[in-house]
Amino acid sequence: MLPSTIISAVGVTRTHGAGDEAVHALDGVSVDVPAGRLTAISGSPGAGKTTLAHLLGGLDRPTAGSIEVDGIELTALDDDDLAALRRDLFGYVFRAPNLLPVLTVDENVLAPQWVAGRRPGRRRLELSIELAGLGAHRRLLPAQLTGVQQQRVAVARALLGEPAVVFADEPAGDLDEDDAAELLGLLRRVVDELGQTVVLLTRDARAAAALAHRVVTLDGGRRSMCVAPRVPGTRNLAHIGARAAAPGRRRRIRARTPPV
Ligand SMILES: Nc1ncnc2c1ncn2[C@@H]1O[C@H](COP(=O)(O)OP(=O)(O)OP(=O)(O)O)[C@@H](O)[C@H]1O
Repeated sequence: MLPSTIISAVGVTRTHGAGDEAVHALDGVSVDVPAGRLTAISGSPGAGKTTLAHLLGGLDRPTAGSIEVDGIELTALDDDDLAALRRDLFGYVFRAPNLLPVLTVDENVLAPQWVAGRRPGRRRLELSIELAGLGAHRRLLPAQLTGVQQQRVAVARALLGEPAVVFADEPAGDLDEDDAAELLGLLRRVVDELGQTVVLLTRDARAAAALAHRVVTLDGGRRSMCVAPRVPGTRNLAHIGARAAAPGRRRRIRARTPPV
């Protein structure tokens, strides 16, 4: 069965400034994000990846075009409703984990929910912590964790609110190759095991092709192509992530590539 579309963007443009000074960060881009799949937005620096993700994720508004999320037209919402939609429907993982240094791993994962006045169920907390491979680190402070462990906390934190979509903006940008593979593999497992929709922004076209069900490539603010991967010779990053996040259990989780 084909997946449903959770985000549909049509003719989205984002222009900064006006007249001779105008910068067209995005120029008439249309894209569908299938539910329960990993969609990668790839492209070289300045291609418009962050701009597109900010628009799809309700962090910015388009100059023109339409963006529908789960049947809701984002451009029709006022600022309060857009903020509520962001809180209810989206989770974010950025390049920097942005953890609070005085809080433990568990507390960092829970903090945004507390701030929003929510009390997440214990099962969801256990699931998020376990999937991110943090079971042995729950009482540690961020300074006691490695860089990739800190990013895994950021993933668990994004998952806890059961978002419709997780946006991951260059989440492995500050990690070395092995740690990056581990983190990206975790994002793929989040999709395979939870049915979570993930939108990954990356400059790394090979990683995007190896991991994603769908790759949206941007160039100069426009779509340049859309491919259904698998690129021969690329490593199975999802498997690497599974092994690293769950030492001892060695669950063999293969990246599946269902049609989109
Ligand atoms: N607030 C802004 N004002 C002016 N120009 C902007 C602004 N934000 C982005 N741009 C420009 O829009 C273009 C796309 O930027 P964007 O950050 O979306 O690209 P990117 O693909 O995410 O790049 P990177 O991989 O370096 O993060 C770039 O030329 C950038 O300089």
